[in-house]
Amino acid sequence: MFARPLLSATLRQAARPVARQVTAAHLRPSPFLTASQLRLLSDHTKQAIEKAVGSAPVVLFMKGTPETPQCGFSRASIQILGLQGVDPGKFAAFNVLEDQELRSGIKEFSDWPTIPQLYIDKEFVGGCDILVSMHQDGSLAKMLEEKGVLAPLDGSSSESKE
Ligand SMILES: N[C@@H](CCC(=O)N[C@@H](CS)C(=O)NCC(=O)O)C(=O)O
Ligand code: FES
Repeated sequence: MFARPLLSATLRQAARPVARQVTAAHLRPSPFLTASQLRLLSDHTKQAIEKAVGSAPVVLFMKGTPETPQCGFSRASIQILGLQGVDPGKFAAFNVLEDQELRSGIKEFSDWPTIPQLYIDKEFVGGCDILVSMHQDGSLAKMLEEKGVLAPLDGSSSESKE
């Protein structure tokens, strides 16, 4: 059975704040960099990413939006989360194509070189290949069930109650 797709105004709203914060002008390198400033991931970017990762129990960093993915790997990941029945009210997506700092920063933050990237309860789970594999072997369903992030079977969602 196909669960309700992960399409909602909540997702679009969730994507905006981080996009604004990660693009802050002061992220640009100054000619007088200190040793700590030479880190690729600035404190500001790290904080913005931490905020994004904690913005919902299930967070996907992707190319495009859930409604309009811009890459097959991101599309497949969204489809899997939909098939699994993730509650749209417990899900947030961030479009890395809107923000180059986020696109590069999330790779360093997760120590993972590609997009998409899935987080559940602030823990990095993996990219598309891992999601496909976990979808097929049942471990993703188990994890989502244990985390309590699946939509109720009566078709309601926590989204409408917030
Ligand atoms: N095997 C990867 C597929 C994803 C992938 O290769 N992503 C590439 C192409 S979309 C990527 O993010 N490249 C770096 C970039 O575009 O910033 C996975 O399991 O997620
Ligand atoms: S954008 Fe080309 S493979 Fe993802």
